Amino acid sequence: MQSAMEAWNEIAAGGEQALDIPEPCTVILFGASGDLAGRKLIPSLFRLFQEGHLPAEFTVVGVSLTPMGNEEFRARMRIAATQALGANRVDEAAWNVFARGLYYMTLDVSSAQDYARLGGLLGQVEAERRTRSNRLFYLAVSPTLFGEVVERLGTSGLSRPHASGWSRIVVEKPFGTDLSSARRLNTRLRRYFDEGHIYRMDHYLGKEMVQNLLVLRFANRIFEPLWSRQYIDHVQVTCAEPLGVEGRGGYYEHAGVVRDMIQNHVFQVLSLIAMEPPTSLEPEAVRDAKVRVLETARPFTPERIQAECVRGQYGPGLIAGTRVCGYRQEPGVSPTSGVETYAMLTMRFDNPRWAGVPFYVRSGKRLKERATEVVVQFKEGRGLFGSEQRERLSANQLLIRIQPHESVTLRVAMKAPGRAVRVRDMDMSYVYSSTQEGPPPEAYERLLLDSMLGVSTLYTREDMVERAWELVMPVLDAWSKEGAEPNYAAGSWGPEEASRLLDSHGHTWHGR
Ligand SMILES: NC(=O)C1=CN([C@@H]2O[C@H](COP(=O)(O)OP(=O)(O)OC[C@H]3O[C@@H](n4cnc5c(N)ncnc54)[C@H](OP(=O)(O)O)[C@@H]3O)[C@@H](O)[C@H]2O)C=CC1
Ligand SMILES: O=C1O[C@H](COP(=O)(O)O)[C@@H](O)[C@H](O)[C@H]1O
Repeated sequence: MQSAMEAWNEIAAGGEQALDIPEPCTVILFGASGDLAGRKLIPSLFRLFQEGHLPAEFTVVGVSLTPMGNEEFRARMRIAATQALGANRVDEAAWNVFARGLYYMTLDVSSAQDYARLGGLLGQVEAERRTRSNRLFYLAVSPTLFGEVVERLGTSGLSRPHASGWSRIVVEKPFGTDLSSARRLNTRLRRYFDEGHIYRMDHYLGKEMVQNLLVLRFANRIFEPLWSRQYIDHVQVTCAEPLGVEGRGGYYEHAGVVRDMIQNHVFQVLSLIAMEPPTSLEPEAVRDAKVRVLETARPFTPERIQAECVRGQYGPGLIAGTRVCGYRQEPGVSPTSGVETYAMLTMRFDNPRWAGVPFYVRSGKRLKERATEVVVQFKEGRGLFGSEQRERLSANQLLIRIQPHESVTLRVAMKAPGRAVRVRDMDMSYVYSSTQEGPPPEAYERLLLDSMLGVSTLYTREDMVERAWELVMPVLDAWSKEGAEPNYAAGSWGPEEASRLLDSHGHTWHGR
């Protein structure tokens, strides 16, 4: 099996050709008829299979409430994969071989008998496919059902590794709905699975540019000496989506943007930007460094929430010229809903590296553009060049564009060509799409493969999840007392208040 170190060395070397093939295994996919399974999981598994990263015996047993047989499941997954990947990326012959390994069983997560039947089916399928009993349980059901599934896997004995294999579990996000539910879920998981076999999914960690943050920071000598309060003025982390809740109103009404995006995806990116150098690239060392920096994050008090955080909810507006409804008019959403679809938090780290440096993080639905990015804004230079020589000159900036159009751009001052000495900004960019590698792989491909290989670096550890909840709980509590009102139009950059807040610190949101 590939070691974590080798996996990371490959990332640093930019090569994927040496990725290992996992042992034959069965993925037991809870929520097989759901959105995530059809849009991301099955297409990613198929791509891995088609590209030779999975063994021929690879098997999926899909389970969910909808009654259907294997053939219907295979047909549905074929449609889903074609929609997700495009017909030209689904090779007919490869699909037919892959589809032979797709099975389906109707299962109600709360029925003990159904787990007994699942055990029977697994034994049968493993014999038929001649696989060993390597089992990866993947929880792609509503987060409110995670605890129940774990408990039933445990009490039915399915969580116990079989003599001839391993037993692992992948838990989708959000991991719990608050700190106490996350703790309860962790306790339950640990009761039935070893920590080393628990994979807490945060698909942002599988994004190419998020992985690249480690390389950018620690494989380049030039950044580390500058990466502190001495040279950095502030940092911005943005996860903006033009999408609305896309038929997931029922889920979103209980989640809101802080649970859906900030507590997990945004904090993962933030911790990679702000952490101290890990002692090594081993999974535990990287995870330690990420948790440690979150431990130094200044807690949110009512005063800080009032002065340094902004929330919002989208009203009707225009997205790319098309009229869209407000959040309260979305299916499954209460017409008086107070759930926030936008949040901006000012994070501060009370440690020697970052004292006094604000980290502005924001995420929202129905914003103007899709943009996930990090802006590291350096301090002003010494001003040797006077205002008469400056032409559009701003401080240095490192822009890390995570998606779309993955790129890294360093803004530097340069002499404008000509006899006079005039100084202006120039951008030096590395644009991913201009390289020969083509578009980066789907995050789920990397992460699914890692879980089958037993590599956990890109999965979230229990203490990270809990620390992230600890940090956002005061915000969630304060905001739950009074509902959010529609205060930004769909297609805008969010509430005006978020821009005013940055203005009041002498800062401006990048690009808008
Ligand atoms: N969709 C997305 O883009 C993302 C989703 N996630 C996470 O993935 C998970 C799944 O999300 P998503 O696919 O959107 O959800 P969906 O609502 O689309 O799917 C839920 C699935 O759970 C099944 N289910 C519901 N109740 C039961 C039950 N009692 N017993 C067995 N199965 C049941 C449903 O079965 P049936 O339909 O047959 O009733 C369905 O297959 C969530 O935790 C979500 O937070 C994470 C990132 C992105
Ligand atoms: O986890 C989630 O992420 C998606 C955004 O993911 P991306 O990979 O498209 O950036 C978000 O739309 C969804 O609400 C959330 O649950």
